[in-house]
Amino acid sequence: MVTTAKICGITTPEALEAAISGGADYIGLVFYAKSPRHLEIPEAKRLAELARGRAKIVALTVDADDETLQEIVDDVGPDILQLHGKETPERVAVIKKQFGREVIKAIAVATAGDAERARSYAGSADLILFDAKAPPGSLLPGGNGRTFDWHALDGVSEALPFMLSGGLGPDNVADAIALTKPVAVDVSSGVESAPGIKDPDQIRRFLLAVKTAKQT
Ligand SMILES: O=C(O)c1ccccc1N[C@@H]1O[C@H](COP(=O)(O)O)[C@@H](O)[C@H]1O
Repeated sequence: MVTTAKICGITTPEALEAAISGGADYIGLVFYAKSPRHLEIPEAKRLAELARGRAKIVALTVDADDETLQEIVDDVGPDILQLHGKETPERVAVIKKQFGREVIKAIAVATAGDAERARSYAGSADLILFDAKAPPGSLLPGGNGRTFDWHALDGVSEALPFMLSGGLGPDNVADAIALTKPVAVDVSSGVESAPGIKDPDQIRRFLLAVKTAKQT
């Protein structure tokens, strides 16, 4: 099975072109003011226009209210909403219906029990994204470049297709794919030279590693 790839936290046309020409299936635009990758609507709109029809556009939000989501949907036109906060299964279902977009729901994982929690989103989210838990005191619920014990996902891929993230990069993504068998992988910090600064060369290396990885 081929694993698809998302490059998250794109903030410049150069990073966007590196992602798309390298074969990214999804590009992520972050709408979370505490993130070094946060975009205001006008710049997000410009990047989305460059990406439209070439890769799926994912808008990442964290416990966003309806007004914020409506503005993003109307002005940026994402294909997918990524919900990276504490959204309940009920809230995910409402967002999916109200905004008419596919929804990716992030679940923070440290143990197999955390992964089990994802089952409650099976009827509302289109895809589950497993990410590492944020370190204590972190400003961000994701995008921290932290891995988790991938064995927490043992057996999960057979029951639930998922996207994997958390501390992935060009040098560990093939191992992560072989062990966990995700349908997709997602990276932000692992292809940056500094927080919020994407490195086109690392983006290309990451995507090549994904495309040549084997799910054993
Ligand atoms: O990227 C961000 O700034 C971000 C902010 C708030 C929530 C999630 C965020 N990114 C997502 O976090 C994971 C893991 O990122 P990393 O590769 O470990 O840095 C990924 O799914 C990003 O989409």
